[in-house]
Amino acid sequence: MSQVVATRSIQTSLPTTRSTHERVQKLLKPPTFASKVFQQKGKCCRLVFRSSCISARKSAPVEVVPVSPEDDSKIAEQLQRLHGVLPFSDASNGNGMWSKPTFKRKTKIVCTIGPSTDTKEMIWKLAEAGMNVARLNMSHGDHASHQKVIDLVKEYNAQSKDNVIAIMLDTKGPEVRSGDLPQPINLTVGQEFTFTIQRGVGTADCVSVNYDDFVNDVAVGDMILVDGGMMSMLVKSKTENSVKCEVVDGGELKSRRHLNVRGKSATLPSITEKDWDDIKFGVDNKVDFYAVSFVKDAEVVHELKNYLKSCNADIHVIVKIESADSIPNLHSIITASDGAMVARGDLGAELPIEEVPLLQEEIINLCRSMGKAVIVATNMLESMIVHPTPTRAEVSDIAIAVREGSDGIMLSGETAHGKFPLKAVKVMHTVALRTEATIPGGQMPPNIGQVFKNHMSEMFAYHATMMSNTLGTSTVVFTRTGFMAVLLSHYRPSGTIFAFTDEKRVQQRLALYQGVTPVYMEFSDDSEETFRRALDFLQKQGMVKIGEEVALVQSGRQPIWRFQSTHNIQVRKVQ
Ligand SMILES: Nc1ncnc2c1ncn2[C@@H]1O[C@H](COP(=O)(O)OP(=O)(O)OP(=O)(O)O)[C@@H](O)[C@H]1O
Ligand SMILES: CC(=O)C(=O)O
Repeated sequence: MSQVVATRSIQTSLPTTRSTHERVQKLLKPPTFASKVFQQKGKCCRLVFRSSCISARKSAPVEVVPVSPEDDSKIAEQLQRLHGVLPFSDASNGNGMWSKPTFKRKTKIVCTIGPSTDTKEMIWKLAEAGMNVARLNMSHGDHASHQKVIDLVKEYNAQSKDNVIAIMLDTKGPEVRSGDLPQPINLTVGQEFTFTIQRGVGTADCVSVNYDDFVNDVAVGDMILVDGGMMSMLVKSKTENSVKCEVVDGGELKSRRHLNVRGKSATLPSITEKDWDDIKFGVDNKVDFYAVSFVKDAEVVHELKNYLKSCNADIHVIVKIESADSIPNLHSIITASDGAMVARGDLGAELPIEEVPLLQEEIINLCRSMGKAVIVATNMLESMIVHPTPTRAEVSDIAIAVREGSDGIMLSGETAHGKFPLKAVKVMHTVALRTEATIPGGQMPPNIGQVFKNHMSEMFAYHATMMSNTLGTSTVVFTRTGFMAVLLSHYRPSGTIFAFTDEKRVQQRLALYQGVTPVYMEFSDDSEETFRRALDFLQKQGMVKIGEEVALVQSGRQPIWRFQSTHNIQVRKVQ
């Protein structure tokens, strides 16, 4: 009889952390960037089980009993299901409506909603094509247009039985932008061009900047990147009101373009007055997440969290890592937040572009070691804004983010103002699904679980994952706060995590987490009756089959049908 041996082996540090920071330090000005190396102590434990129900009481030593997997064929079947990924049906119906994905993708898709997608028809189609989170970019549109989208997403959620879309409000932040121009200007290499803090200037060789301290923040020798690096200019001289530059990379300058200074962040607060107004709008509309732009330190996250607490608002905070100043503070910023977004657009403008993939990997590793959500954003299918098929490099980019273990991958212009928003979601879905099918099950990152060590729920999440991976089952969890579902997600089990919750807000929020299928269900006092209804629901939706086994976990912060001190994992057969 074979035994299941559960081994946890935790490595000591994040391998890329030190080298990336050192490189960034060398390459950037000012040289005061302090790098933090996240040293973590090694830990290893080994447990052997026997029996298909593991229980532990906090007061008593954990019962350690050997177990044997009953049926190897189930593993083979599960593997077949995981690997036998069919390409997403290419057949759109006559109306261009994509049929629903048949396989459960684990990596979640975030779609920016804009002029191409802000109608009821398009929100429905995006949702059915695979959107998991709708992002509202507060740099564009007004409250009325965003309100319309929020209402549509809520309407979709209210009528959908088996799908839910989370809402993410992305703050504008302290963006520095050039002013309005009567018409686009062509900038040629070597020409002189001036930025002025005087308002309303827009000529062939001078344009306004929307930020009064611009002149103080830049120095002679700095490189100014325009429109995310589409053009660049070297600062040659300054006056009290203006910055004179030489064009290094030319192009067409349009109205209100982003300006970044290589290696420097603007000395503006991360949350501006406009942002506070937008944040209040998010509170009033009960959005699920804020994506906070240009976070530079943990202070601003604490400030926002305190504000949300004072409003009794249950909204999670995703920090956007895009400013040069955030890099030395990555650890404390992510610790203070609920997750991070690798905002590669501005990140690649403030830092040397070759640092972006290294930082992406580092931020994903860091988030995963801390049990935080992580999203990779920007340019993922950029060419699909105008073309119906992606470049091979874009497809590889999605695959890399999936392999690195990102919870979410994001579409920006592709869905906001692109010509092929549904096709972009379809491509993202298919590539993510295909890539996931090649990721071997049971592989946990070596540093996972550091923040939760000695926590009973963490131990149960770990062992539930080991058990479901060994038996090839899905995991079923009942959660009121979402905590246990998030914990399970961070162990990345091979099977789906079906998270049943009696809180609509929790169901919506869980839509972002890797591998989690959130289901809203009222809980009754009778646990057995609730379990039966849950398994019935899954079976009716075709998510599990009769005779299939599932791992059922009862643990977490808020006990449901159990004593505070009792946690357990069971294996149940769907009847
Ligand atoms: N709510 C909206 N209303 C109108 N246009 C939008 C909206 N959201 C996004 N867009 C358009 O889609 C583009 C891409 O969206 P994204 O969220 O990437 O904006 P961004 O990163 O702020 O880009 P940019 O620097 O061009 O403003 C925007 O530049 C804008 O033209
Ligand atoms: C998403 C975003 O803001 C960026 O990539 O800069």
